[in-house]
Amino acid sequence: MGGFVVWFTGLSGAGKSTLGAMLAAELRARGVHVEVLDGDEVRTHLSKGLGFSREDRDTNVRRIGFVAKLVARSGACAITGAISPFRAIRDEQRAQIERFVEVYCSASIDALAARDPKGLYRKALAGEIKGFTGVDDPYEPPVAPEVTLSTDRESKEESLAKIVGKLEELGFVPRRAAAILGPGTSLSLVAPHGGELVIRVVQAQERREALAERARSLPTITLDREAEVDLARLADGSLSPLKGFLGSKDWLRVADEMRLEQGLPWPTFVTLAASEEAARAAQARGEAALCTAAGEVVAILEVSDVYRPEDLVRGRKLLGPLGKDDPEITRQLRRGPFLVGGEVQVLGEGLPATGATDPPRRTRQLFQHEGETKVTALRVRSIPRRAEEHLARLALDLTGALWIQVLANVEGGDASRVDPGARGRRSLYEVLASSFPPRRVLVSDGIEVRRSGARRAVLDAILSQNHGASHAVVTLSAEEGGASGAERAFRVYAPGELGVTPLCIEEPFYSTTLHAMATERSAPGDTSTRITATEAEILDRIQRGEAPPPEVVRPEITREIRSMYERAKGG
Ligand SMILES: Nc1ncnc2c1ncn2[C@@H]1O[C@H](COP(=O)(O)OS(=O)(=O)O)[C@@H](OP(=O)(O)O)[C@H]1O
Ligand SMILES: Nc1ncnc2c1ncn2[C@@H]1O[C@H](COP(=O)(O)OP(=O)(O)O)[C@@H](O)[C@H]1O
Repeated sequence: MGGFVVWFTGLSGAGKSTLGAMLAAELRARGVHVEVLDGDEVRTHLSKGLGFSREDRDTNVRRIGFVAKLVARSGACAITGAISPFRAIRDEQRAQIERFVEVYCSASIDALAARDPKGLYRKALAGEIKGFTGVDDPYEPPVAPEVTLSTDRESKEESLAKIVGKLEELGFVPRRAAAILGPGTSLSLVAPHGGELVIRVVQAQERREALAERARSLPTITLDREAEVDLARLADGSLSPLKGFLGSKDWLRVADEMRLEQGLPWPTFVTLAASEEAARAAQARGEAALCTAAGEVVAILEVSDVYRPEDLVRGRKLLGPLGKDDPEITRQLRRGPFLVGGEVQVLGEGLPATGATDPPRRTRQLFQHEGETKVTALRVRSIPRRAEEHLARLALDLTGALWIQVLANVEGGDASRVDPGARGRRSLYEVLASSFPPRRVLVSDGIEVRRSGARRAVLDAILSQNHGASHAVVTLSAEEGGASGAERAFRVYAPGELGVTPLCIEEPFYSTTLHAMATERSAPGDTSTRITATEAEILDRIQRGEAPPPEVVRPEITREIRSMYERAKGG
């Protein structure tokens, strides 16, 4: 959701530290990375030696603003808690920080003197301390803060709710599931595939450091983009119950039956490609250090086996349950030259942001409440057209809660046009979500290696289940087999083997005979009665200064895309 700064200001004892700590806890519970720059702590480190003269206070506040800006630019939330008494200096920080929320903690001097947690008001009022803010040193209240609190008249919880409400309203933080699904909604979520979330990132710092040290002596395997993104998904539990990359026995049964060696449904391949030299070295040692293309060690692999897919299929009529020309098998036979299987321990740094806003733990937290609920997942790979909106409304009508995960291909888009990327697409879906009933739709984003065909559709459903969704919208293009092709893939498994219910729908279009959105099933007929367009066609038209038909894209979405182009051209 992007970084931002929450800037508390107010007299000593007004509540900056207390509310800052409560806010940090609330945001962390929502999966937001938070750094707190508390006034007292800053004066122990960053501003050590500074006093309370006007010049020292200005220097102190400028240093805080500089660090807060860096934290926000890295995508995290910075919470600052200095008195910051002078308006001009606060406004100077606001001007440098794109997403700045000023929280004014007001309280009467009498109330503060009564609190006096540090006994400073007593000393200041007795003249023992000179130049104490609010007593004999100026404090300039904000003119138009985003949030104004009266901490001498409202409870801490009321104050906190005002701050969080503003951050939600600004779209800086995701809403809590209870908010999305309405108060009193009771939720208990579908279990992850295989029964539990399998998180492969090493949590303990010490263990992580020990593994990083051991990795220095291991043979290395460099991750290609597919393996790097899959490793990030193994790390956060999205690919539960996998603990690593497929070994040869799993590979063969997945190809043949869309199951792991032990029989659990698993539709497609999660594999680690390596050169023969690297594969042999890893096999000889029994372990390998996995590195990004930049050479950063990000995981340790315990090698189960090394194999070549073509050796596995030689002499076999490998058709798989989906028949010949299975695109995923074809694609996997091209990976290599060797594949290395085994469990991974992820050291947590350096992996691509596969959608840091939506690892399963966080989406489950957001959906989780009590009792029973239904959440439909809609994984989208294009800008929001009327087609995606139609699917979203159908899903919302069915289960009452909708999670839209906006995916961008890790290989990037077509260089000939401005690619909105995952974040850009996500902001377009936020525009779309604003036309839905409030607090019913959660939008997050991620990147993926684009897989194809019915196996990808089943993987989409399992990824959605691991994130807590009970239903998953599944669409396949006509070339990939359409809704019936997807349904055939899900029929490989017995009812109930998957915890998620797939909603297999043909790709929607605008029907000129029905004057409404429809699909092949509800409006069969020739394509001359259909209005639709691919993302590429839409982006090209907008780039040429033309507007796509409103039956294909909402005008407000077109306007938002056009402004993206303007910003991209403006640099
Ligand atoms: N003269 C004077 N005026 C104001 N405050 C004083 C002073 N001397 C010490 N203290 C203690 O220092 C804390 C304020 O430091 P800040 O860095 O927040 O102040 S400033 O923003 O640089 O003005 C403030 O702590 P908080 O209670 O956290 O605000 C005071 O407890
Ligand atoms: N609505 C409120 N918001 C914040 N603090 C409050 C509120 N009501 C009472 N308090 C109390 O006021 C004191 C605020 O102290 P602190 O957070 O250290 O202030 P500051 O950091 O601004 O100096 C705490 O003892 C807190 O429990």
